[in-house]
Amino acid sequence: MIRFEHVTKRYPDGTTAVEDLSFEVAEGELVTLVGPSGCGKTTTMKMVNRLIEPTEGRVLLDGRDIAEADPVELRRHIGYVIQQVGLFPHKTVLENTATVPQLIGTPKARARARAAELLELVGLDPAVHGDRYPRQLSGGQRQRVGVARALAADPPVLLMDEPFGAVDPVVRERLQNEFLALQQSVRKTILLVTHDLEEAVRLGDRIAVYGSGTIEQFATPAEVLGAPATPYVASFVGADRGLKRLAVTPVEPADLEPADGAAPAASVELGASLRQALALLLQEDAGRIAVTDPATGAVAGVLTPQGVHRALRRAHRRDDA
Ligand SMILES: Nc1ncnc2c1ncn2[C@@H]1O[C@H](COP(=O)(O)OP(=O)(O)OP(=O)(O)O)[C@@H](O)[C@H]1O
Repeated sequence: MIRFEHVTKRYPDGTTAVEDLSFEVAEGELVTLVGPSGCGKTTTMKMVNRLIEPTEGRVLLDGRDIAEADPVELRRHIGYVIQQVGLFPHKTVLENTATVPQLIGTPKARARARAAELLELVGLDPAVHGDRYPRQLSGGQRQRVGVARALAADPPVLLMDEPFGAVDPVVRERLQNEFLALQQSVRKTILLVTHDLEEAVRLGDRIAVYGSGTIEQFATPAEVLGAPATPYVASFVGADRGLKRLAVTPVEPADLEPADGAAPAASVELGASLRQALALLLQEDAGRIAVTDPATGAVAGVLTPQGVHRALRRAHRRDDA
């Protein structure tokens, strides 16, 4: 759905922000862009809604080169959430949320009704918070309004730049989890920028790990954590507790798929660490290993990289409880 083809951005002062980027975000997929400050994440994202134009290469949306799209029309299809939220200070929460639908001609009453629904969806009570002004909200509440406002025009694509950045870690994890649950139901195509590997792993279906202006690895969280593609990625993930979490999270029945037919020969036991399971999984060309029940020795099911991903998300959620 979003496709970068050999995209380079050089700023007029000669800074090359990104170089020869090629990757694709599938419809309904959430891709996180992660990397240190200044590596080109924001530049990448802003090239999707044409706040920044590439110097070379092209960006396609649904197969069409966005350079040929009218920027205003383009942005109607692309929600944008930024860290400083950018709510209008003189408008109430409800008015802020209804802004875009009203701009595109939705009658006021309908726009407000939809805004109220969206506020509920992001966990704010419209009766309590709807008539407040942004300054009367906490940082976390403001970020929820930012997400609700971006969803209000029902754009198929969302760009999110550090959307949960401005709140403390506890609130942040709660917002992330609520957002994941929301994404399960709305299935937007999302590019989300973060400098936090933890957040990238938790939210991303796939992660683009940035070095300096290039993507060092574009893969699922389990692959990035379990099989870093370059020494740079290894040191980036190594410094994080994500890997340690793999080591302390056991394989559980809920992570498995049924073993129809012959189970793979390679196996671990239920309760083995995800790290151990992933190490074995990565050696198996078939991309699946058997998991046995230590009590009976019987095959309990089959573990795939998706199962590891699910287990990681479960572990994150459990840590929040
Ligand atoms: N308008 C500009 N003119 C010149 N250089 C720029 C401009 N905007 C960004 N850059 C440079 O391009 C590089 C990439 O910047 P970008 O904002 O994309 O990084 P980022 O990964 O999003 O960083 P952060 O996490 O700090 O926001 C940086 O070296 C930055 O200094």
